[in-house]
Amino acid sequence: MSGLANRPYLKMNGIGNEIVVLDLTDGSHAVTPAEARAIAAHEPFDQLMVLYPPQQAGSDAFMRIFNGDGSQSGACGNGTRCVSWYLMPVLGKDRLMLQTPTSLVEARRAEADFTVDMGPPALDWQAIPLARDAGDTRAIDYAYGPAGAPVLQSPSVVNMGNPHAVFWIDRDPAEIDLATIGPAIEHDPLFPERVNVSIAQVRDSGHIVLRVWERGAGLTRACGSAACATGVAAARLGYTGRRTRISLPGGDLRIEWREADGHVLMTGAAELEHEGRFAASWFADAA
Ligand SMILES: N[C@H](CCC[C@H](N)C(=O)O)C(=O)O
Repeated sequence: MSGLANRPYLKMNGIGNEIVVLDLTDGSHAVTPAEARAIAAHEPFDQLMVLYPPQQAGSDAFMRIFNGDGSQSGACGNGTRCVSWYLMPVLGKDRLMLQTPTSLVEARRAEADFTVDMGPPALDWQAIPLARDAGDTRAIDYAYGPAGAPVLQSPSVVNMGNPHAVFWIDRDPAEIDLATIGPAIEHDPLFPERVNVSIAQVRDSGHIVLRVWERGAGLTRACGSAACATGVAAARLGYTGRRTRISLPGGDLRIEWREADGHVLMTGAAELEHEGRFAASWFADAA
């Protein structure tokens, strides 16, 4: 029987990004990709945030982030706010240091919301990563669609702990068939670790409308790291300043690309939907 049987979990969302939070800080079990997929089949999520005992002095927990397909991500902004909502009262803190396999993330309470320090973006093509040098990462040499009549082209690329491509259009992102186009671009060989695909429209110098196809999760109502990548790319292109409001289908995030240290700060809500317990039967095939 899986060590996850009968475990309590929280079903939450970060402005519509569907998140499951699982506290394994007692160190009794390590989630496998097959178990993550089994949970997704019964309690659908975009990301599963698993908390383990801290491994490093000064950190409050070690955290792994699974997508619905069982793959892992180095970052999840919306999920980190959900983890903060849960863990801050448990530990009696208003500030957390959360260690992931690739970084140390700071989260703070911001009145009713939470602010996550997503760290500095990586902007070199090797760090995105891309398969080849495709030119200036503010607008790479890439097009999707028939030759001579591209549907989308010249995305900005940014790594926020995970890879992002942001396509700029001058109409409502809802008009793009992202359910078809998203997976095609996600799996394009230019992106050897696949990619999260964003469609962005600049409304004014402080406001962007965004839709996201997430690597390993599909169409989602919000993606925090994509909002961060978009805010960075917009500032690099001079479309906005370093502070931007980003409207996703599930709600708004406030993004600041801090001048002082180059870190990206993301502020927004986290909401509990319900609590549950995993049934043993969910994991029958996931041993
Ligand atoms: N929803 C998340 C990001 C998920 C990233 C994942 N799709 C990947 O890069 O594999 C967020 O709020 O930042």
